Amino acid sequence: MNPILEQCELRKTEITYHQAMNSKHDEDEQQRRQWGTRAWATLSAVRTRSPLIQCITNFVSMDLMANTLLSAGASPAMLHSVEELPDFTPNADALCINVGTLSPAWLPAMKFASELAVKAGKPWVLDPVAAGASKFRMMACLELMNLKPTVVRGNGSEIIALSKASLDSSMGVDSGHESVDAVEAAKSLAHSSGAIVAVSGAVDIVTDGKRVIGARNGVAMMQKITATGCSVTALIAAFLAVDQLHALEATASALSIFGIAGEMGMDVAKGPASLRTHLIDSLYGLDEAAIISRIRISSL
Ligand SMILES: Nc1ncnc2c1ncn2[C@@H]1O[C@H](COP(=O)(O)OP(=O)(O)O)[C@@H](O)[C@H]1O
Ligand SMILES: Cc1ncsc1CCOP(=O)(O)O
Ligand SMILES: [Mg+2]
Repeated sequence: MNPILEQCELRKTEITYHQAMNSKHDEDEQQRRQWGTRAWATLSAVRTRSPLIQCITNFVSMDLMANTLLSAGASPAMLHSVEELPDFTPNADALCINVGTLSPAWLPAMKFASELAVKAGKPWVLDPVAAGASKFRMMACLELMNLKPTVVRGNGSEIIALSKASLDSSMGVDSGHESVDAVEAAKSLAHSSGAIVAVSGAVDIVTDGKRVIGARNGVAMMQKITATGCSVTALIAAFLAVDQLHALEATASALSIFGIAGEMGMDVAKGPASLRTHLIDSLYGLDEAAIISRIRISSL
């Protein structure tokens, strides 16, 4: 080819490539802003409607979980006595069940409450804390999975253990896996259970078994505060309470909002103890501009 023509062809290819990259960037940016608008709308609905969230949760998490729900605008209630459930659970807007400090005495209440929630058409969320730590805990988590949770949220190790129903008794409540290593396990668990599955970590993964969404907000220091995982699970329940028909989107939004609050808290925190306080303050004060500018959700 004539060298001048060749140069022209090369230049044309270059321009087409840059145009394609620019339009991909514009599309990503548009998608990011749409997620921001959705997350803000859902948080606003929680603030306006103040959904009642019943939590049957571990002793470690009760305080942070209740304060997370309050600062997001929801109304937490830590009720777990079997005698109270028939009156209370059907009237709650969503239920959060967490097996962190599981004992045989509590399991019947967890199962009964989830059955009542399903019967009343209310969403419920399972946090399978340390699912692989013991046979008793794994059996309990599998039984609860059979009771149709709307969402299950765990860390990488928990979701991998649960999806294979396999024990790893060297693991406690902290994850030994990256969340991205649990994508296939999460998809398989979503397929087999019909639940939306969320895996928290540096990237929060949310899947219905087909779509996989990644939410990249948050800071690593959040792992150094006990019960942040438990608390974000409860926040997911609050988001589901006001947007039950879009469980995948509500779950990704709750994870991002909590992550953004962590990022903003980290701007002023000196370590885990002060981050705990500043995270709650930031969640309480979050506004639309901060969400739109900081949200990092995309398809994987
Ligand atoms: N490396 C990380 N970078 C950013 N955020 C993180 C990181 N690890 C965990 N988080 C966030 O911390 C919170 C708790 O998640 P995680 O520690 O995975 O749960 P769990 O406490 O159940 O193990 C979530 O909001 C998650 O997004
Ligand atoms: C330390 C501990 N032990 C039993 S439950 C619990 C809290 C776990 O919280 P998270 O899963 O959010 O880290
Ligand atoms: Mg946990």
